[in-house]
Amino acid sequence: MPTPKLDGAALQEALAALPAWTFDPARHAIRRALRFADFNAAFAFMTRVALQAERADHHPEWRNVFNRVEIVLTTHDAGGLTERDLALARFIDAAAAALGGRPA
Ligand SMILES: C[C@H](O)[C@H](O)[C@H]1CNC2=NC(N)=NC(=O)C2=N1
Repeated sequence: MPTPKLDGAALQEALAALPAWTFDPARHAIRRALRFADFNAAFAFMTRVALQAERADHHPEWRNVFNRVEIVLTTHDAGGLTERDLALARFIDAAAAALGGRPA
């Protein structure tokens, strides 16, 4: 079942509820950059998120360099941000907090 792209008030409310994320209007996506204690911690974080992405069938665009992970969330099938991205962002925020992630 397709999830609609968020726009207008719904988009503004969604962004307000995810203060750690930055909206990218060019991609209609949200971005977050994280730093962990070391590579092992960063990869443990990525592993936890990867398993959730598979469960949700919704996957991040991300880049890892040593202890840093840069994440972009958008719904390719909808051409922009949807509830699926918000749900994964909430999961990512909880995993980052549990594993000692800090703003990069
Ligand atoms: C076939 C498969 O269900 C789709 O390609 C899923 C996979 N993961 C996805 N992830 C993201 N971010 N956007 C999608 O539209 C998407 N679609």
